Amino acid sequence: MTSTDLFENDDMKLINLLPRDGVVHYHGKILDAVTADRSLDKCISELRWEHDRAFIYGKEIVTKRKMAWYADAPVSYTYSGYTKVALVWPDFLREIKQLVESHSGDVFNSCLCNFYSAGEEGMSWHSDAEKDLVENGSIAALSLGGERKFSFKHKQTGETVSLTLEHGSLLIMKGTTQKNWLHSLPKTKKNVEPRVSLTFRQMC
Ligand SMILES: O=C(O)CCC(=O)C(=O)O
Ligand SMILES: [Fe+2]
Repeated sequence: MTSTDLFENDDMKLINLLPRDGVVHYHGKILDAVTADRSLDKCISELRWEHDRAFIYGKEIVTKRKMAWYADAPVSYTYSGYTKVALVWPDFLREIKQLVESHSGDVFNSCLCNFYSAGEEGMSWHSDAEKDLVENGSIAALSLGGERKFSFKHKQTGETVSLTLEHGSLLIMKGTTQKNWLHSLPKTKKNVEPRVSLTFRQMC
């Protein structure tokens, strides 16, 4: 059996979680518990975390959540008055990227990393369809740490779909998902462990 056959078989078992207008595949845990724990520790201690800043209606917003951005080249982009420059991949993150690529069959050239230290940190409804992302490209999110709910909401019909993202799991959003659906990581009052998400992306 060739590796292509393996990917096709892997893919056939996956169910599209969205009823229409996009494709979301939850691959479940792709890291064993020891590797997932070790990856979480490495992410927390070695990635260059910063609070995200933006000007919204002339007011400076600083997010509680922290982020870090990695890419193949030190590309930069400016939004809301701030210029961000991507850092080059640390070896362990490049290895995780290669594992994610082997599960998804896609190639990624950047990764936006998010660090939620507690349940009161989340991400509100949005879609990832910036002009510097490949149109209808894939976004693969590897979750590490505390389990959190993740939700999708259809932009026209308001239908919602939710799932729980487990430690060491992979979720892939593809096709027209960003055009037609919003997604969010709701805040929670539950006592949850810190969580990191590594969102691998395809930039133009
Ligand atoms: O933390 C997550 O799992 C998703 C984050 C997200 O939607 C994003 O980075 O655009
Ligand atoms: Fe997103």
